[in-house]
Amino acid sequence: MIIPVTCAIIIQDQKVLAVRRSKSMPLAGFWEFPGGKIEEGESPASCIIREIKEELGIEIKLGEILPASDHAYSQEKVIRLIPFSAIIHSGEIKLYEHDQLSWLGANELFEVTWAPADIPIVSYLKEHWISIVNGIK
Ligand SMILES: Nc1nc2c([nH]c(=O)n2[C@H]2C[C@H](O)[C@@H](COP(=O)(O)OP(=O)(O)OP(=O)(O)O)O2)c(=O)[nH]1
Repeated sequence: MIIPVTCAIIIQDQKVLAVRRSKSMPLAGFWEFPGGKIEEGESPASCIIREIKEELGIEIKLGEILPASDHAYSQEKVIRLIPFSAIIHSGEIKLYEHDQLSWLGANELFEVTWAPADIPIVSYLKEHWISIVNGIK
């Protein structure tokens, strides 16, 4: 069974937000876009808005939905990572689950060690950087 997970590519000042999974989380030490698993009956958009509130304490405004990345961490754990571009609507970021954050520009995207499922999304982001980053206001 595929586990659907949403994540937010939060854009500010021509940079995107990456956060590092902390020791208490599976895949500790890997960098990711904040987000989490879709709950039963929840839409992807409601999920990402809820997760960002829980993890970062901010309200976001969603932009576009980007191509999903399917990744098998094991036979039992196959995730479908569904990214949304987004901007901050209100609030100040606090890390409630992650232990580090970094704002990455177009040429810094691969300076962190991404969770494997994120790699195709980061590559897509780099390739479509200008339209994604400028496509949201
Ligand atoms: N949020 C998020 N999760 C990712 C990314 N890349 C990636 O492989 N994952 C994996 C890590 C986890 O195995 C899974 C998401 O689970 P999670 O633990 O963050 O989600 P959750 O908050 O709903 O978790 P849970 O406590 O309900 O299990 O997807 C990413 O960019 N963002």
